[in-house]
Amino acid sequence: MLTVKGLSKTYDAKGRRVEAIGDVSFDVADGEFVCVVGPSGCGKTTLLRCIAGLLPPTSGEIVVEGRKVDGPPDGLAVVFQEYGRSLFPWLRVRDNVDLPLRAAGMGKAKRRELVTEALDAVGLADAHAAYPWQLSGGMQQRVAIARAIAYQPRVLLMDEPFAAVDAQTRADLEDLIRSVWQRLGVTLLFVTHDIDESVYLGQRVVMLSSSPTTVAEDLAIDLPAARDQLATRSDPRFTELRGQVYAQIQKAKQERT
Ligand SMILES: Nc1ncnc2c1ncn2[C@@H]1O[C@H](COP(=O)(O)OP(=O)(O)OP(=O)(O)O)[C@@H](O)[C@H]1O
Repeated sequence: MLTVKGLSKTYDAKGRRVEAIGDVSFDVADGEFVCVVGPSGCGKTTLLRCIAGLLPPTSGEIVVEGRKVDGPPDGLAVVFQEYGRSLFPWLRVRDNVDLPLRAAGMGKAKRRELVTEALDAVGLADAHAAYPWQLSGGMQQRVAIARAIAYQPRVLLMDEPFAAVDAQTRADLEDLIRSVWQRLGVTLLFVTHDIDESVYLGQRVVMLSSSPTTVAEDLAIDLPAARDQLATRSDPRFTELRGQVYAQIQKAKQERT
C-alpha cells in the first residue's frame, strides 16, 4: 500500500516562493495501477519526487508498505521521462540494466538472469551489447523500463515516461507496461499529462487541480482488464471516461486563470 497523506510542498528558492502542492491525499492499493493527471505545472513531478524520497515534503507524509518515506524506499523504482539523461552513454545496454542490481550487492549469476529476463520482457534481447546512443528514443526508454523491472520493484513510479516518443512507439510502450504490470503484480503510479493515456492504462485516475494542488477527483476506470489499442479506445465507455477527465482538467485550468 502506498499512502499520500496531507502532502504539501512549497519551494523556496532565492526569494521565489512556489506553493507547488497544497494538500494532496490518496492511497494506492498493492498491485493497483493508478494514473495521475493534471494541468501543466500542477506539481505532478514534485509529487512523484516526494513519493520516491528524493524531495522532502513541507508537511504531510508518505507511507510506502508501512514505512514512512524519509529517503528512497526499498523496493521502489522510478522511470523518468528523460531516458536520454537517465542512461549512462558509456555503458552497454546490459550494464545499464545491471547497475542497480550491482549496487544492491546481488550475486553475478542472479544479476545475469534478471538482466536477461528484463531485456527479454521489453523486446531488447538482441540489443544487450549496444550503447544507448545507438538506439532509438523508444528503445532507450525500453532500456530504462528494463532497468526498473530487473530490480524487481514492488512499487514502480513513472513520470511521463512516454512523452518524448512518437505515437506508434507510445502505443507499443503503453501495452508493454500493462503487460509488465500484470506479470509482475507491481504497484504502479503513472504520471501523465495525456488524458487518453491515463484512461487507457489505469484502473483509477487521480486528477489534480492547479497549484496549490489538491485532488480534484479520483475516478475508477471500469473498463475491461484486457485493454486493446483499437477496441478499448473505440469503446463508448472509454469516450465517456475521457470526457469526464477532460472536463475536470479544463475546470482546473479555468480556476487558475
Ligand atoms: N526546484 C524547484 N524550485 C522552485 N520551483 C519549482 C522547482 N521544481 C518545480 N517548481 C515549481 O513547482 C510547480 C510544480 O512543478 P512540477 O514540475 O512538479 O509540475 P508538473 O505538473 O510536473 O509540470 P509539467 O506538467 O509541466 O511537467 C511549478 O510552478 C514549478 O515551477
